[in-house]
Amino acid sequence: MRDKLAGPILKRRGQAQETTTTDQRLLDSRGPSDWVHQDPWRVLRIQAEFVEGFGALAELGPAIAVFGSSRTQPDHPTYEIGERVGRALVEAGFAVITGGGPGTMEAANKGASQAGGLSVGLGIELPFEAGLNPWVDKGINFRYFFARKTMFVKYSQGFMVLPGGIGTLDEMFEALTLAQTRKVTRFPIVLIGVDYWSGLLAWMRESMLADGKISQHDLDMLTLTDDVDEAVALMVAARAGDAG
Ligand SMILES: C/C(=C\CNc1ncnc2c1ncn2[C@@H]1O[C@H](COP(=O)(O)O)[C@@H](O)[C@H]1O)CO
Repeated sequence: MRDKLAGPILKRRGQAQETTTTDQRLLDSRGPSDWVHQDPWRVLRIQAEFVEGFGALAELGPAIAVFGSSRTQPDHPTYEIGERVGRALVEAGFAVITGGGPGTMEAANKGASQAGGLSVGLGIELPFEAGLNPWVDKGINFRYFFARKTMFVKYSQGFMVLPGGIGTLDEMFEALTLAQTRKVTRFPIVLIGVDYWSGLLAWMRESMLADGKISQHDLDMLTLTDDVDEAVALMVAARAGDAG
């Protein structure tokens, strides 16, 4: 039985069906073009997203990611808190990275930009596209959530989480998972909004912790506060720890 090798992929028995070589298929312009929509080709687009993201963000310097609801309206009190968070982070020497969308993301970008800092938006292609908010000074638009998520973690030294919905919870729990499994170290995660987050934290304590699904140490990775200055001070302390 002959082994069929397609690059690193070995095909035997019923799997070995190719009768042409890779070179032939590359040079033959008469072939079908539906391959551009297939998964192996997608990998190149995924790879390109990582390359573009790494290239655009490599020189960013210290940065904090700010998450929160895309639905927070400018007249909501949380919007003003988002602006204060963006401004305070810049004053402490950080760039601000958000999802680049509306609501809390826009608020944090606005605060950062108006304070003269670097205001970054990592947008995501969505069916109901809203585009990057006008306060993003450096923006990247991603097709793939997982590539975008890698950029948040790789280029920020901590996460600030304002009140939000499913997207915000996804981002917060991803950060917690990475910290719990020590894929990231010295990575402060601060929840801003005591009233908003207390119910979730109580459930985590009373159900997850009580039932042995998490440890006290896991819970301790989260800091809850209403105080923007305290939240920023935690980020500064973590950065000082990193330097030491
Ligand atoms: C819903 C609307 C626009 C959505 N646009 C978004 N643009 C960029 N990033 C987004 C968007 N929506 C969600 N995200 C990410 O999730 C978090 C917010 O999700 P939530 O469910 O609103 O809490 C946020 O941090 C983003 O990273 C039109 O209003």
